[in-house]
Amino acid sequence: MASTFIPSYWQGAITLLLILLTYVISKGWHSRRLFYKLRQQGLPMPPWNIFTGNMLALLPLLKKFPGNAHQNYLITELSKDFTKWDSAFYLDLWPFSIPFLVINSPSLATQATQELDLPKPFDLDRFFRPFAGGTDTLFTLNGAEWKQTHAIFKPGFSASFILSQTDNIVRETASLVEILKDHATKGNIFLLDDLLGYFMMDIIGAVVLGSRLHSKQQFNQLGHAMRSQVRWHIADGELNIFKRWNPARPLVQWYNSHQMDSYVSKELDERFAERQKNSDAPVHSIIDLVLDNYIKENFSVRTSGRMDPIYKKWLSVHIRTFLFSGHDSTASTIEYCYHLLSKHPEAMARIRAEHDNVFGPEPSAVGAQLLEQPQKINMLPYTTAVLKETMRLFPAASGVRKGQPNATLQDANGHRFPTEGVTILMMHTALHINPDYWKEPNSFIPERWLVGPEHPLYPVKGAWRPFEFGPRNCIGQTLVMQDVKTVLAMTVREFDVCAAYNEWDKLHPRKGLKTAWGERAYHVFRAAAHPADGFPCRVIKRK
Ligand code: HEM
Repeated sequence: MASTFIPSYWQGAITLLLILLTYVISKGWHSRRLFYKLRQQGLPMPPWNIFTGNMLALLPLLKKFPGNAHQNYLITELSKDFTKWDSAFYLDLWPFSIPFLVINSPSLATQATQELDLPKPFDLDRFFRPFAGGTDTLFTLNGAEWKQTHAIFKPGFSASFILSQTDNIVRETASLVEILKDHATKGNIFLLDDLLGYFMMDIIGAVVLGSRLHSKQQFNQLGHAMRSQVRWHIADGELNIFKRWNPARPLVQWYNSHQMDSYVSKELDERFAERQKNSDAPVHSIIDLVLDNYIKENFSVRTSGRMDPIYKKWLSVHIRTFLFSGHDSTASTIEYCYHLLSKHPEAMARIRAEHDNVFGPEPSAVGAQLLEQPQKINMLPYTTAVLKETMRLFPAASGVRKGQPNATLQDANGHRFPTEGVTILMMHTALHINPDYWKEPNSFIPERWLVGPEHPLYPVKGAWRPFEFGPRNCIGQTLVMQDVKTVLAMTVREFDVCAAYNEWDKLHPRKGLKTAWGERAYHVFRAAAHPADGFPCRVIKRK
């Protein structure tokens, strides 16, 4: 027989390949069959055919944006063809992506996240795994397991606990100020995205793990590995096949993951030993809170003095999830706050005036005042409005839910959208500038957050959802608000932070389009959405 001449390892490889091929073909068949049926029902989708799904609809759009622009731009452009369907449409990009129902309206998003409270899709695990080092993160769990896990960490993100973290946030921001001063003295161009990525790692490392990383000043194993993981991450729908199937990626991600695990493990052992010794000692971080409960509730732990290794692995996955989600999107948000303020001098003047009023004329005194009266951070309505308007125009994330057999969404015109077999994508980029729900949708107007319901600019309920709503909304949103407001309060009167794309482009010439919707600091995929090219900038010290 022929097979007797084929070595057994080749037989194994061929079998594996056949299994893989069968899996891919069956996935593709399911996706195309589903979309065929949806199209038969007259449901909205871009031009579709059995071979390429909706992919050909992307081709003319690809020419309108820079090659590395975030896919959110393409999806937002597509949604404009479906206004009579409340901007909702189905999207079949297999084999590059899972089947989607894209929704861009407050009412449909409210149904998915609040009224029906649909579960999270398991495909999300693929996104979080390189950061978390395991599956079943708070982002992806469902049902009782999610509820239990959420309850364990929720107290660590309460408004009062986050306010008690003021010292960590102020201390790290004070050292950021020193670095910015240094850049101002040198007058150099630098990548703000890198600096703020490490800066936010330092904050989240202190708040979550009680660990001082100093990663923005020097090499730190955890900060370095996490930032490298972000750089190597690819979008689920990445169309560039060389990037998508780069054979080096799994190796780098494995190495980074190992580096993070060993660092977190050492820190957990130290925190555990501290809390074992004295559980009445002041609580400094979220991990202190969690370990105190763990020790209190487990008699065997108290008597053995050891942390169960299974528990430790579980905890490490959650810590790493927070370290990732707690630094990446917030860094991007701060960059866009600086950018939009520098493009809108009237808003810059107003935010500075607010800081003068609340903290007095000396910017360097803000940190000390916040340490003395942390609640002063909640006395900044204009700063909050700037932050909300920034997150409207440049939302760092989006929301997803798993469609269900009996879950149908319905728009105000009575159109019904079955959700079985699709992932529902709440596309914040599109929803936040949907002209059906926003006046002057593309303009930066912080004042819209300060007017009453009778004013035409007053935001429609549920149209602003950068943190999503419902039980699965962002657990870290209070921390985000405090982080960003503190950074703005301690820096905007000290410095002008100005994009330096013109100079950057001369130093790094490249062909092709360089703006999206007229913006050079357009969104690119870098785990969360970040400004293109790492936001090259100059910092000028104000007199
Ligand atoms: C500007 C910064 C941030 C943005 C824009 C953001 C956005 C979001 C969004 C949209 C969701 C919901 C996703 C969905 O419904 O599918 C979410 C969930 C979540 N966020 Fe954030 N986030 C930010 C910062 C943070 C921070 C600082 C932390 C923690 C340290 C954090 C931890 C989480 C977690 C754990 C979840 C999952 C919650 C659950 O399902 O129970 N995020 N975030």
